[in-house]
Amino acid sequence: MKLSTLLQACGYASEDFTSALTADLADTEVRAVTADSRKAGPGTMFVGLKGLQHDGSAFIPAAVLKGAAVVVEAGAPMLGEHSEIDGQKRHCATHLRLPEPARFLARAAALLAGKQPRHVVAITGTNGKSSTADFLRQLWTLQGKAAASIGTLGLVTEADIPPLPALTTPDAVSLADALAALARAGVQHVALEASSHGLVQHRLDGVQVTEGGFSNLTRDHLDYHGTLDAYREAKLRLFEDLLPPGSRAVINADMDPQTLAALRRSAKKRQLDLREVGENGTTVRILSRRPLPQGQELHLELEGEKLPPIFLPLTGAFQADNALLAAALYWDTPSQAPAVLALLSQLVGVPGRCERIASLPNSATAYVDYAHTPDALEHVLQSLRPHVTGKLIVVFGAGGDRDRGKRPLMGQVAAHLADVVIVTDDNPRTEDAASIRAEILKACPQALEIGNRHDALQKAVNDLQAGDVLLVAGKGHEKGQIIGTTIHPFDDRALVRQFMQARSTPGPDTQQQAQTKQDGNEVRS
Ligand SMILES: CC(=O)N[C@H]1[C@@H](OP(=O)(O)OP(=O)(O)OC[C@H]2O[C@@H](n3ccc(=O)[nH]c3=O)[C@H](O)[C@@H]2O)O[C@H](CO)[C@@H](O)[C@@H]1O[C@H](C)C(=O)N[C@@H](C)C(=O)N[C@H](CCC(=O)O)C(=O)O
Ligand SMILES: Nc1ncnc2c1ncn2[C@@H]1O[C@H](COP(=O)(O)OP(=O)(O)OP(=O)(O)O)[C@@H](O)[C@H]1O
Ligand SMILES: N[C@H](CCC[C@H](N)C(=O)O)C(=O)O
Ligand SMILES: [Mg+2]
Repeated sequence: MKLSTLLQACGYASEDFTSALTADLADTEVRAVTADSRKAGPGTMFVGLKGLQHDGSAFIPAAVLKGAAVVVEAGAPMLGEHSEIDGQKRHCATHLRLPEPARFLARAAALLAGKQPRHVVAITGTNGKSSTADFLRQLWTLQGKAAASIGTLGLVTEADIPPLPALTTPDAVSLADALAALARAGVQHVALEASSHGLVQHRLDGVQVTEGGFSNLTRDHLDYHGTLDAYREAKLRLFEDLLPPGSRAVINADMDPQTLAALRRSAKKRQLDLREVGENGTTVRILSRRPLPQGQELHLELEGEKLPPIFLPLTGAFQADNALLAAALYWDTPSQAPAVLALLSQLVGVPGRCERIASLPNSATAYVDYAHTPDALEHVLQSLRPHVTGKLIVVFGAGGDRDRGKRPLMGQVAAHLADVVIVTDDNPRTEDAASIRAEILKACPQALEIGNRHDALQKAVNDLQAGDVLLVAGKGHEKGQIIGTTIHPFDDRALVRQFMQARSTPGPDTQQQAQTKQDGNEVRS
């Protein structure tokens, strides 16, 4: 594709550039785009982006030496040439400056990758994105539609598509390639998780988002965004910039008033078809929820009309919120809504989201959940309380190189809502694990501290009494413990299952198995 075609499609005209778009430069042929100089080569357009560690424009010479056809960086609009000498050889590339290179990268990547699926539903919010995306994918699949979800759990689809990098919202190029591959494979329904990092870094700016969901906004990622207002602004980009006018937007009406008001304002300004769900919902109102051993019964009103009770086979009020968000994103017209809501009884749980792992013969039960924010921990502890006749025990930690302010707040929540608190490690990354624990423990000084997560889980399971409920929070589906920059194999779900089994069938073999430590813990001891 010619550079001029990419520029035009991204809304630039030749008058935007200080030097006129000369025919030669504008004719430069671009076959692929990348933000990583290491992937640059003949026919590629390298876009230098400002990151936390590097300013990508510093790699322009490297990209030119590798044969890049076009190099792009931030600046007042300019089109010219850039050359580098390598020994005897002179390498030349078309040099472009634009005010928002990340946006250009995303749009160019989408154009080069090809057609996207007809429905790409983006979901944002602090908690509940992965769950909602998964539920929506399940609903489509139940109705016989080829579907996919993209997010923290990776690319989930029955189509044969290569996996994506381990981010909640993949980088713009990987995302464009994955969406085009899905469309080519006949998948026309995709639910996509929009993280605040992804939104603010324009990773989604090339996606033709057709519908959008917003679950809630509470504290997270302030290490990156600085303030809650900046974090909110990042998330609001979905409604403000990415959703086309007139498109369907679904929100949970029980969220904090400031974000709710901002979303309603955006929806009005952009003429979005706004649907609100939740206890204060106007589209779907939750009248009451009755926790049951295998899930919950929901009493709902659809646009003011009472519906027959619906059984949701999932534990936790927040799971009903996510399921309703997904359902209201699904239907086109209200007449389809009752049938879609009836499908909720067929949903299966998302791995590591309030997932019941096992029960002991004495009825004590263990759950694994991905709560890694104060609000998530509060919701999941409240959700489990009705299932407790003994004690509610929580084992959790907090991730290193992430928002430090979350730590005492999570400690406070645990101290307030659990009967027994065990503070352990959760992906310390490059931070000192003991210092992270100390920051949590300040707010819950009665807690037991067991840094080694394997030992913490084993102790928690071994102490379970009749009627107790154990919640292991923070890592959910994760399969590793990140210590330094190394990912050591570690799996809360597998370990808890193993320890619970050992307690159910005590014998020499199973007990010995339970003692076997996983790699991630051996290095921590
Ligand atoms: C904070 C953050 O968003 N970091 C992402 C960011 O890295 P960075 O800002 O450190 O980039 P950098 O290293 O400074 O490099 C700047 C630019 O120079 C380029 N470069 C660099 C070196 C080189 O030799 N040549 C070169 O061209 C890089 O490709 C990059 O484009 O850009 C990288 C390239 O796309 C990402 O891999 C990286 O994600 C890291 C791994 C990460 O941990 N991100 C997390 C925090 C994240 O994005 N999480 C969100 C939200 C999670 C949630 O809410 O659930 C997510 O969507 O996953
Ligand atoms: N609607 C909700 N309200 C409050 N807490 C929730 C909600 N949905 C999920 N949670 C909590 O957040 C955890 C993570 O859920 P989920 O993975 O769906 O969220 P996410 O937004 O994708 O998270 P991440 O930012 O890590 O990608 C759950 O295990 C639960 O503890
Ligand atoms: N998407 C979140 C996941 C956190 C999971 C938790 N286990 C941790 O490592 O803090 C983040 O990257 O902040
Ligand atoms: Mg997620």
